Amino acid sequence: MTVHRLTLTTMAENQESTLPQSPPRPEQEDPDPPTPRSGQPPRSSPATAPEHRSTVRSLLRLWPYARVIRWRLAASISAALVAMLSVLVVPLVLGRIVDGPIAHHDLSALWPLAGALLLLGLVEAGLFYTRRVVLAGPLAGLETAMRGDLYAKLQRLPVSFHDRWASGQLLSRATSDMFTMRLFLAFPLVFLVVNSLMFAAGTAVMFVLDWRLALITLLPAVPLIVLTRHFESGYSLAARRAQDQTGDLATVIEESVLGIRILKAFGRHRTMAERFRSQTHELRETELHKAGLLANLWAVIVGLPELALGCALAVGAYLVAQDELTTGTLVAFLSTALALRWPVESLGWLLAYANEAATATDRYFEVLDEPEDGGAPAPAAKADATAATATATATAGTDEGIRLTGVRFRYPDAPDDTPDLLCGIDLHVRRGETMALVGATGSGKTTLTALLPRLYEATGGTITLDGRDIREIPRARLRELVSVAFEEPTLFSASVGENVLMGAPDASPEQLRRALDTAQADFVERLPAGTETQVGEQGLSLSGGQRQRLALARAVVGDPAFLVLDDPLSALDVHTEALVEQALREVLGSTTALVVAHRPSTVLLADRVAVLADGRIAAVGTHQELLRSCAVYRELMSGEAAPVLEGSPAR
Ligand SMILES: Nc1ncnc2c1ncn2[C@@H]1O[C@H](COP(=O)(O)OP(=O)(O)OP(=O)(O)O)[C@@H](O)[C@H]1O
Repeated sequence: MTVHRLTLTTMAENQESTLPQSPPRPEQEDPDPPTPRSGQPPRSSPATAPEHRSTVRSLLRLWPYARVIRWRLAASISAALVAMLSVLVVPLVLGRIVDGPIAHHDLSALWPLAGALLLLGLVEAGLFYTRRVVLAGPLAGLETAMRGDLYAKLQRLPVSFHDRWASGQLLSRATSDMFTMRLFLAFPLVFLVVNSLMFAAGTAVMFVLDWRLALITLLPAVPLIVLTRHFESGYSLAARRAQDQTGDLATVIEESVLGIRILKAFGRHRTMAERFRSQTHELRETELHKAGLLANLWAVIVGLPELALGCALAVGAYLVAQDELTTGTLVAFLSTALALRWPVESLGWLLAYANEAATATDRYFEVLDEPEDGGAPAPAAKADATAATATATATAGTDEGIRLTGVRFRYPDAPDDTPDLLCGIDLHVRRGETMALVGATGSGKTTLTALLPRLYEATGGTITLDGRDIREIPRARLRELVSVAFEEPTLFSASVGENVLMGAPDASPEQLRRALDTAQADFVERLPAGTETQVGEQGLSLSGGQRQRLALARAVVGDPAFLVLDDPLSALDVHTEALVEQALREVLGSTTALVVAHRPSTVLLADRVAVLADGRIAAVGTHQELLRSCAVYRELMSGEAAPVLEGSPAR
């Protein structure tokens, strides 16, 4: 029975985590599902397993991908089916040998039948090989396509989505879930079809050989059907929980690795290790629970048919003694029944895997089904839409810079009883002007700047760029127009040049050099390979000030029409800051800019200053005007403000 042996080996290879590792533990309690830590957004396990999910309906969602390889799938199933059917012929040949050459002591008739058995074995092996070869390549392609779609979707999804979802949850969907789905198409799907057909064919053969023995052998089918339905509902919940816990675990590992400096510096690695241990323990409990469920099912799936087979053997022996059945027919019947053990016994594993694949598919499509519009504009925003269109029509084509009218915003997960973070921002940055935005910590400055390139959607009001509503500008174009440098500079594992050119992929080497000059990033020349130097993951091989200067260079490299800088010089020493400011003035002279400023020295870059307080623009004016007229501003700029700014040109 080559097929059985080889297939079971494959199962063992691929199912280490699914197969029962230890005896079932009936007393084991169903572990509680993971719950988000109180007070935190649901960044772990954002989706919960639906109570009454249909495994088939979930798996059918894979069809658009599987359709591409449908002929290969059909060929693989056919090869496996023929191999299985050839297994069913073996008992018939055995019956012939017993009733023929053995009963008549005629060895000359044995050789052709023995040759037939050998041929059947070779056919099985050949078809087994074909089944694997036919599917391996296309399935790898399918996995690549699915992963590509997931990645592209993640790139398109708004920042608010990424705020809600933990990176480990996304990582596990792109890796282990993808593997589960591919494996399902490679083995369990094929064998679900093949084993069902083989079971039907074998049952027919058994009925043809002797209907009484066939009925006895099939008796366990009824309790097995009831049991598997019960198993399925429990197992799918456990499988979902395990996959979500795997995602949470990936998040902990990722945070531990990325935050290793902080953990070491504060000696918190033990706390993190404890968190890791507790999550691995939870996952282990869930896996054991799954293994227990599977083991229970398996015990019944294996035990009941064995019992029925024993009864069939006893009745068969009695019938042979009564001359109502030949010995050869009994041997053929029992061999057929034994050949059907694999299709029956594999049922537990196949069902378990189908459930794993269904939950993996659910998790995959939870991301793909997410709306991409960044959260449709809230009702208030829709109400503003008409007014926005009117404003846009009236001002389209005029050079009016950045205009925010009645802009409102609240984070989707903000508590219901809190006011909007921004509740009616009216601000006009004239074309070519640099406006500094100041406000207390947490007043919403960064949030406001993120609305301009539509990283978040305003929940009310309108924002126009040179008279055009930003909602009417295609996102890609909008992000070409508006260039951003955030306070926390993010770099990627790429060369210095590649990181800067993310701001304008088509920029010339001259533009790159100019941008680096503007950001006073002369340290680049001293790096081992200049702009070709790789900066390592998240740019951690550079200092904070160096990273910030590269982020600034990235923002200005494309000579953007609108520039948004979020406290771009906070990590620089006083001397470098002065040099950057000097160079930046030139850039700011040719663009319309909104600059978040915490320090008077940054305010100096601006023509005018806007003060953000209580979700509104409390005052706008030059630095000197505001110092005279605005108490909030005076408070924000108090201390070093006056001496530094005295003597500053016309501001
Ligand atoms: N992604 C988010 N989801 C929910 N709330 C957020 C999110 N980002 C920021 N907030 C909250 O919004 C408020 C404003 O944050 P924001 O970063 O815009 O302030 P800020 O004025 O730039 O502060 P700072 O001067 O310290 O940089 C804060 O209370 C913050 O907790």
